[in-house]
Amino acid sequence: MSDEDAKRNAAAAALDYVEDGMTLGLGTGSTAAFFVEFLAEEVADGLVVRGVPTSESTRRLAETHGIPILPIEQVERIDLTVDGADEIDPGANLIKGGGAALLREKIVANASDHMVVIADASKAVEQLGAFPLPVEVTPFGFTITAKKVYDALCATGITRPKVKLRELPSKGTPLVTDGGNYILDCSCQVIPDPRATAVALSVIPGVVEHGLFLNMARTVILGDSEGAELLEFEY
Ligand SMILES: O=C[C@H](O)[C@H](O)[C@H](O)COP(=O)(O)O
Repeated sequence: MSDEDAKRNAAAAALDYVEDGMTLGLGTGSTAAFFVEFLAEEVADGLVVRGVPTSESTRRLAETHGIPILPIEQVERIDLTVDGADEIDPGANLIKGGGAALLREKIVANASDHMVVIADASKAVEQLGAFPLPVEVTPFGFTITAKKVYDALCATGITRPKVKLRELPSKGTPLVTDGGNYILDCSCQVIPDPRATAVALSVIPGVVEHGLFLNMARTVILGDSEGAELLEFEY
């Protein structure tokens, strides 16, 4: 089995949650891209939906595939968001932002009645933290913010974290997000208290958003070679 098959199976299963007339949050990343492609096939067959993309790359992908797009400023509520994740714990808490789209992803997910997370089964972990936690920060003062982020991680029980500015591959310049910000990737190994870490990061001036998505996903779909496992959560 390839990871691609597992991602495809998870993405295909998410189509069951889509209904005619829905406003849909469209996630970012390779798994979400499969969902956009499957959705486009349904749209070509007559399904009527409007997509709210979580990144410029997803907006371009959706437009290329003929999915009608709505700017988020024209949307009051979103029925359903389907998005990927970098890690998923047994309580459906997530690390997101591997593709640098965490800010728009969180705004869209938070405006949605229902968030469905799609991933290959390898993204399921017992405890969050092996995947470096992305933290989006303003370019202004980012070295000071990085030190405050380090302190916040230590203060919430993370042992010897490493905080690193994300750079463009092979260019040595900072990656700039769709919102014009930088990303600090925080290697934690284990995040013992994700809620405490989320709160501690949120109050730092210069932190725009962090990649901990807690109590947001109501459905998790884990794909594998056979198909997909559906997990439902209530908060
Ligand atoms: O910023 C990117 C997103 O949070 C992605 O949804 C996440 O990184 C998962 O991406 P992929 O499906 O490519 O593993």
